[in-house]
Amino acid sequence: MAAFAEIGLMPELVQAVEELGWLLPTPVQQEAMPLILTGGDVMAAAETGSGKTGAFALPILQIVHETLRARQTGGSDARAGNEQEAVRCALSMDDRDPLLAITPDGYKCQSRDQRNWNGCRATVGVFAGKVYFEVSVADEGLCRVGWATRAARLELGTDSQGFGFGGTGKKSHDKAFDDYGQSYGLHDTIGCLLDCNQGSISFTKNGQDLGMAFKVPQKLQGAALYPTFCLKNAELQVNFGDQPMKHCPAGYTPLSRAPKEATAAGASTPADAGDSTARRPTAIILEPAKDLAEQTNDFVGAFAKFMTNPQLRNELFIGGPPKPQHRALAEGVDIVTGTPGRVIDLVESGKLSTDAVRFFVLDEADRLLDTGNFDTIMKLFGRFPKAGSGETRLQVLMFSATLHSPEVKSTAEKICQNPVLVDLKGKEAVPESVDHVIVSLDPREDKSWLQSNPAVPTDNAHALDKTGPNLTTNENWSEGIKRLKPRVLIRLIDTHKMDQALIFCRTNFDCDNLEKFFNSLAGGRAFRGRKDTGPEAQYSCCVLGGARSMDERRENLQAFKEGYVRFLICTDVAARGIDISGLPYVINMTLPDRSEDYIHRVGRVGRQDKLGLAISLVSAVEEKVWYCTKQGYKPWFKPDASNTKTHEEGGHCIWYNEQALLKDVEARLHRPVPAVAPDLALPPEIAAKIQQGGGSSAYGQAADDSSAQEARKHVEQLAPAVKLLASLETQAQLSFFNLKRKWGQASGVQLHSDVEMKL
Ligand SMILES: Nc1ncnc2c1ncn2[C@@H]1O[C@H](COP(=O)(O)OP(=O)(O)OP(=O)(O)O)[C@@H](O)[C@H]1O
Repeated sequence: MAAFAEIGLMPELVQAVEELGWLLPTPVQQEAMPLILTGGDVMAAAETGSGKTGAFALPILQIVHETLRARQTGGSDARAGNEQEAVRCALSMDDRDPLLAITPDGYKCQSRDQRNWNGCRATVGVFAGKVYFEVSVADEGLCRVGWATRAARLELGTDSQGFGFGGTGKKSHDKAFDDYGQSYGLHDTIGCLLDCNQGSISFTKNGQDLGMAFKVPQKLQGAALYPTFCLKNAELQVNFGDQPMKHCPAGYTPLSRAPKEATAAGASTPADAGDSTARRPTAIILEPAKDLAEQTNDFVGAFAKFMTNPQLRNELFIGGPPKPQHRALAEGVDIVTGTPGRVIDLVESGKLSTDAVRFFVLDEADRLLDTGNFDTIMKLFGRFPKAGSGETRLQVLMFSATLHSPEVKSTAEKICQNPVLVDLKGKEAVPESVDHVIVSLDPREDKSWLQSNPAVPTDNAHALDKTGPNLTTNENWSEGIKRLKPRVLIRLIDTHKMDQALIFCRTNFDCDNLEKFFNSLAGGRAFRGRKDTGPEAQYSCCVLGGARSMDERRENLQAFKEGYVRFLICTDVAARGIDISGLPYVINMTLPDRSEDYIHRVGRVGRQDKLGLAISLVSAVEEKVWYCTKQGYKPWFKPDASNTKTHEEGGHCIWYNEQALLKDVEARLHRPVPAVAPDLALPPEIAAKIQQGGGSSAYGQAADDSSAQEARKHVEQLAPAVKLLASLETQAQLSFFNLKRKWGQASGVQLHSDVEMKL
């Protein structure tokens, strides 16, 4: 038995990870998986290549499978079923605004926020009979109490799904605030009455009937209504019937004594129970890029390989023709992986149902937010059912190597419920298995850029400027660095006999130019979908950038992974998550303008404990580059005197200062990045470190085989104890089933299985 089973992973998933050659969970898997399996929200920050995909996908698959299996065997969700057995009603810890405090017994809530309303719902809703609960004002402030569906906003009465009565003597529904009853305040007790037979809601104050406040609209009759409260700098004490009631009117039942059949607990409402066969998505995983979405979906498929009865359905939703995606959804999908744009389109067009979503995963959460997806994320979040409690509620999972931005924090505050932060690496998140060096370049000293052969295509930012050997302008040096970098890149490749490298450029246009440059060299060859490009072509290359079609990107990445192409030239599209086994080198032609992107770029090497080298070509002079905010506008094809000016001068260029960016990177790494020698040899400290592994050829190889051996030894040592534990657990479960069966026979209750289970 593998150690994955020790953290509660089901055998089918253990078999799948074993087939992938995974012996032990990585630290982030070890920490995050149990938290997810037990129903918590998780924010996980762990270094690149540390196995975060498995950390969220494996437990999700397990819970989705359990849910489907429970439905298939005739019950509703097994976890929801357990919830329903207990009608104990309390304030929900899960279904509340983050700034609302609730006492551990679930009977008192308090908000000290003076500006905003903060609300919560109770754990039990009612859809039949006449029920009552009461609430006392324990501390002066503003409050509204009443009833609402689980889809209603917690700011009671501000939408069509909630009915509130406020301390100022107003009733509120659908944003209409009308006079009703009397005002109330400290020590007053408000009774909340719901008559499902008549479809009416009324209130009492200290036992005095205030008359009918609302007629429940036809469309909401039959829907479960939950006690709901919202407060501004106030405190309320609630009594659902577990304590003696002060004023329960005749004919009404205290909520906690309402018949079970008339109540709905958590996510398991009568509306849900009706549809046990439809396969509506249970998990939605958002990725910031199509390539990454595809990779995650592939992982999900591989993990689900041995899960049968029922077989899980996972589907990818990125660009491309929508019809097949509509068909897949109509046939039923359990786990959706996609990019935000396509997912929201499908949701808004009604093709992708959000009714059954229990998991919302933001992979590379910081990138999703940086790329302007906050509104989409909130729109989606707003559509998911959230009123389940315990393990049936919506779980939000946020993962990345860099999760520390203020945007991530404020989004988490809005969409997560008490998330546990699994922070295994802090802000740095760089694996020890990556070495970092810079190649410092100065066109004022290295004049090789002036040679005309080989010609280097550049970005035309200086198409209108004079450049040449006798000039000393900033423009001249800027053009110089553009022509120098590709030449030095080739020297670097040759010096270190690089077989494979991922090369990052700043823009799609820069990628195209570098591809042209490689192809112009003897030994250069572009990959055009033909596997005979061959690694024997010394500078064979292809491009992975947002400007290439998805088909081409997919094909290029595959060719690079399979070794048909030596150099993959890419934009930051490939900086996140892309997993290429045993990649030895990452080269930054230009440093990215944010240090967290550096972390993600270099995280493409040093994965799975293999060694990797990150080399950055850093200019000593500032470089003028294109920087257009207008999408689709490409002035580099038609540079003129106005658009080659800087932003401040009204043009579309900026001066790019890599020395400053290098400082940011070094601050992030907490150490200076050493430079290679003038002959491009590795700095002595790094050369000494990797000497034992065979010099540069150590990159791409395992950092230290002893760790794998350790892992194997650990598994072998634990196996007998784990087997014993598993068999004890089986025995305990079987005796429990037999006891339950005997109890069923004695009490005349029909159980699903009447067969005595044998130990
Ligand atoms: N428990 C494990 N044992 C061995 N290999 C593993 C394990 N978990 C994941 N891997 C492998 O490690 C590699 C990196 O995994 P993954 O892509 O999930 O990392 P990540 O943390 O998401 O990285 P990034 O931050 O770059 O997205 C993959 O090739 C995966 O197959």
